[in-house]
Amino acid sequence: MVKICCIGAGYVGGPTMAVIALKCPEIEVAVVDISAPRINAWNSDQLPIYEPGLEAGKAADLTYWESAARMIADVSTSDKIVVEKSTVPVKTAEAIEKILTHNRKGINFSILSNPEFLAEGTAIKDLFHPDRVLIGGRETPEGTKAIQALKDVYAHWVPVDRILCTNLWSAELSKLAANAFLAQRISSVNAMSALCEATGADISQVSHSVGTDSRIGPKFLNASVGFGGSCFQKDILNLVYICECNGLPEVANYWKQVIKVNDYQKTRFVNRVVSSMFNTVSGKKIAVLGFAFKKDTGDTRETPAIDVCKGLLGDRARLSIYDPQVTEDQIFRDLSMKKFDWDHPAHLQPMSPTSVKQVSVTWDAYEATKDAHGICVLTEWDEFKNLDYQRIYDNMPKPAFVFDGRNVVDVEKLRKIGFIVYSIGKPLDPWLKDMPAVVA
Ligand SMILES: NC(=O)c1ccc[n+]([C@@H]2O[C@H](COP(=O)([O-])OP(=O)(O)OC[C@H]3O[C@@H](n4cnc5c(N)ncnc54)[C@H](O)[C@@H]3O)[C@@H](O)[C@H]2O)c1
Ligand SMILES: O=c1ccn([C@@H]2O[C@H](COP(=O)(O)OP(=O)(O)O[C@H]3O[C@H](CO)[C@@H](O)[C@H](O)[C@H]3O)[C@@H](O)[C@H]2O)c(=O)[nH]1
Repeated sequence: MVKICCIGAGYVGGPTMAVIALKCPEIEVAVVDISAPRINAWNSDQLPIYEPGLEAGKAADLTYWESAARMIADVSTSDKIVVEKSTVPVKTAEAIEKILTHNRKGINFSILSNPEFLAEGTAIKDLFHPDRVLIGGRETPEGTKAIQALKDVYAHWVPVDRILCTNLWSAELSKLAANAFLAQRISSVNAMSALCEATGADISQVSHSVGTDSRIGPKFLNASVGFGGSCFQKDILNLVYICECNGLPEVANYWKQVIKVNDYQKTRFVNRVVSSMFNTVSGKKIAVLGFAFKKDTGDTRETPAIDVCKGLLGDRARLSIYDPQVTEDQIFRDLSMKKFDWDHPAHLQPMSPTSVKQVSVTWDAYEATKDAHGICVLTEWDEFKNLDYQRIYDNMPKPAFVFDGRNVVDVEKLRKIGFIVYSIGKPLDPWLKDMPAVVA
């Protein structure tokens, strides 16, 4: 009987194990997590959940993969295949291998790298129909055997030609490379969006024209106020670190630029808002529609909304925020936390209560926009396309502004109603043409 235990049942671990349970009835699966696992939201009946274990709990203050490796070494009583599913720095498998072999008590461990490529909001679909599954292992007889064992699990529902097998380091690096390429595409299109605004070109038309080249392809070319999410920035910084450690500063700087352009895009957006509204938003009510890093998720990790809101609060705006899935508590936590500092973990960072007094959170877009001087659309929720903008306009002081950071509103329709509309990378409203794009 094959048994799989997953350490960590968050956005990835939970759904992955649920899918394995569903597709492979002969495999016994379980999860262990130090906090409340998120699998409850989907198919929880399928899985036994081990309550937070002593081993996991005591190891929680170590970095995740290291604590997991020590726990596995502690509790194992027979040979194991250890699968790295999290995104990790290249050569982590080697470190895990060292921890396991130094503590192994006669047990054999095979390490595999099997990075996950699912995206939030489409996790289940991505798990059922992945573009590819990547399995990296040692090029030894034991490594080959371990790769085959994991391949057999996926082969229950993934066509075998989509299961790619590589060496360990290629698998680890491929995950970082894939995210870096995706993020780089967004930074490229966002850099173009600035140029579009300067020249009168339309970023949607440029993206479409560029994307019809079959060598480039149409996906992931939507201009935005910036990419967010828990993965892109972390993984690029990871890549940058590896480049620096390997004496490749030029390569490191190349990838750093992807993050710099992303930061620039958020700053540029805030500056547009401020400069359009007579060079200050101080005391003005700004409605923020959308706070999650993308639609169909309540996740706010690295959401561009945090930086945009902080930028507006920095100029003393009053914010009224609405997101269909993000809770008030989460928004206050995000806005009162200092920007993540990699050298000082979250629990050591002081909370700043400063400007959150200027923030209110509503559960209704009409409530959020009532009496607002301007509206910022920061997440591409479908419902923002179909709001009654005439009703919204009637309840706002004039001139009424809409700043669309996701290109979701119908610009022409809103201009007809009377709004002054800024939509990222689109030809500028005459009102905005004379305003500086960047405030000194
Ligand atoms: N979120 C995504 O869309 C996504 C997609 C692909 C890959 N990844 C990668 O997968 C990994 C996990 O991401 P996630 O979004 O699922 O994170 P998450 O925070 O949702 O889940 C991680 C879980 O691990 C648990 N945990 C932490 N330390 C533990 C320990 N010592 N013992 C037991 N449980 C422990 C946490 O309580 C948490 O529930 C990351 O490396 C991420 O980069 C994420
Ligand atoms: O054309 C686009 C596409 C995306 N985004 C933004 O980019 C961010 C990330 O989006 P997406 O990649 O869809 O979400 P994630 O859930 O972060 O998924 C990424 O990160 C995961 C974790 O590593 C990987 O597994 C996935 O393959 C990879 O797409 C979000 O803020 C999006 O709004 C854009 O601005 N323009």
